[in-house]
Amino acid sequence: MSISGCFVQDCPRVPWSLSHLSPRRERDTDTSKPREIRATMSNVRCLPRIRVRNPLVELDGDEQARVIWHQIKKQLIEPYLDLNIVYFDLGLPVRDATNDGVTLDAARAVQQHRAAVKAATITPDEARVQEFNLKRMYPSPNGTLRNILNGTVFREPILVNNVPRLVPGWQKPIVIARHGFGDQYKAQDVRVPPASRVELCILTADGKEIERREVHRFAAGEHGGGVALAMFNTDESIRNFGKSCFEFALKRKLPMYLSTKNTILKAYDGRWRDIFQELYDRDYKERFAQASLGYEHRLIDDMVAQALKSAGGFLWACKNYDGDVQSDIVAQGYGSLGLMSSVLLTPDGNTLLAEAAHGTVTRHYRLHQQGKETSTNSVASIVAWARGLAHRATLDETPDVLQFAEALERSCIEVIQGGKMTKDLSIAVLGPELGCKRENYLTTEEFIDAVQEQLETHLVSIGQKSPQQRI
Ligand SMILES: NC(=O)C1=CN([C@@H]2O[C@H](COP(=O)(O)OP(=O)(O)OC[C@H]3O[C@@H](n4cnc5c(N)ncnc54)[C@H](OP(=O)(O)O)[C@@H]3O)[C@@H](O)[C@H]2O)C=CC1
Ligand SMILES: O=C(O)CCC(=O)C(=O)O
Ligand SMILES: [Mn+2]
Repeated sequence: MSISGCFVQDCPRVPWSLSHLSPRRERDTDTSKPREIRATMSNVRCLPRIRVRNPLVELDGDEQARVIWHQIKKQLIEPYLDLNIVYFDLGLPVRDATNDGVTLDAARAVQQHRAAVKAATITPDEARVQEFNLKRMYPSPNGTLRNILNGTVFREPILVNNVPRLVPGWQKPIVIARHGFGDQYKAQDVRVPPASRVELCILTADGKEIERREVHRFAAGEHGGGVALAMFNTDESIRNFGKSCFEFALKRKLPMYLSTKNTILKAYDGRWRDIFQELYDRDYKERFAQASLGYEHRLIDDMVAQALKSAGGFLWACKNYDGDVQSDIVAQGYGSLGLMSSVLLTPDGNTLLAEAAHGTVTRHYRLHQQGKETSTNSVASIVAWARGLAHRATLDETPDVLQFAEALERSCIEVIQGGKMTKDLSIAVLGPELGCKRENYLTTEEFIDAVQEQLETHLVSIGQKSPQQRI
C-alpha cells in the first residue's frame, strides 16, 4: 500500500486498472452517466495520492465486519492515500494460530504508532470453539487491547438528518464514555461446586493476610453449586478515566454525568463517585462554571430514565459493562448500530484506536456465506477509518490528510441524506414493511460505491484547492 502514483487510467499500478474490481468501477465509460459525474471521475484519477507521513495500525477482524472492512480499504482508502499500514490480522484463525500472540503484538504496535483502526472481532464462546476448532476459548481481543491501552472508549452516534430516532426527543448526540479497563472484562469468574465456600482474601505483596471475607456458602446437593466472580479496578485507572471524561466534556462543551450503583456496591462503585467528585472539585469545577457546564453523579437506574426523557447533548460516563450495554441502546435509539462510532483514547489523549461499536454482524455474514445479497451498514466502519486517519493527521500536522478524513466522514452522511441507504436505515426511515422492499435500500456493495462517488466529488475540490500539499 505504499506504492505512490498518479490516477491515470493507463497506469498499471493504479487500483482502477486492477481486474478484481467490480464492473461498477468502469462506470466512467458508461455514456448513460451524466457528463459531470464522468468528468469528476477522470479528474480524481489525475490527482496524486495524498501522502500520510507516519504509519496507521490496522487490526483486521471477522465475518461480515471483515467483509465490509476489506471493501472500504480497497475502495475508499487505497486509491486515494499513500499510506504505510502496519497490519495485524486479529481474525479468529490467526489468533488461534498464534495462541493470541497477535493481539499482544497488535497492542504494542498501537502503543508505538499511536493511531489505529480496528474491525470487529469474534470473542469466542463454546460454540465458536467448535465452529473454528480452536485450541482454547480465547479472551476478548477488545478486552486485551483496552486493558493494555488503559483508555476511555468514547461512543457517539453519527447523526443523519433524515434518519428518525427511535427516541424522538433525542435531538443532540448522547456521548457515552466507557471506562475501558478492568471490571467484568478483566475478572476471574468461576463455577463453584456444591458444598463449598467462596471467600475473598486480600494479601500483602509478600503474602500476609490483610482481610478475609466470606462471599457465600454453597449448599450440598445436585443444585447446590453456582458461580462466583471477582473483579477489580484501580484508583489510578478510575482517576485517568475521570480526567479523560472531564477534558472531553470541556472540549466538546457538554454537561457531564457519571452513573454508578453506589447504593449497592458501596465500596466499589462508591470509589468511582468519590474519585470523580474529588477531581471535579479540585480541578474542574471552575472551568465547568466558566463554560456554563455542570457535572453530577447519578444512580444508573435514575440515569437511564433521565437519558430517555432528555433531548441528548451530554456526556455520560459509564463503568465498563454499563457503557457496553448503554452504547448499544443509545446507538439503536438514534437509528442503527451501524451509526455508532467508537474511539479509544488514552488518558494523555495521544493514542487513539477507532472502531465501530457493533460486532461482526454474524447474521448478515451467514447470508454472505450462502452467496446471498446483504445490506450491512458500513458507516461506523468507514468513520472508524476517518477518525483514525484524522488522529494520524493531527499527530503529523498534515492538513491534507485531515481534509481527506473529514471528506470521507461527510460523504457517508451526504449519501444517506441524499436518500441512498442500507436496509437498517431504510427500515428506520420507511418503517418495517416498506423499508424492507428491495427497491428502497442498497446492498452492502452499492452503498460503498455511492460513498466512493461522493468522496470523489470532494477530493476533486480538495485537490484543486491545495495541489501544493500533495506529493
Ligand atoms: N467490537 C467488537 O469487536 C465486537 C465484537 N462482537 C462480536 O460480534 C459477534 C456478533 O455479535 P452480535 O451479538 O451478533 O452483535 P452485532 O453487533 O454484530 O449484531 C447484532 C445485530 O445488530 C444489527 N447490526 C449490527 N451492526 C449492524 C450494521 N453495521 N448494519 C446493519 N445491522 C447491524 C444486525 O441486526 P439484524 O440481524 O436484525 O439485521 C445484527 O444481527 C460476536 O461474536 C461478538 O463476540 C460484538 C460486539 C462488539
Ligand atoms: O469484546 C467483546 O467481546 C465485545 C465488545 C463489545 O461488545 C463492545 O466493544 O461493545
Ligand atoms: Mn458491545
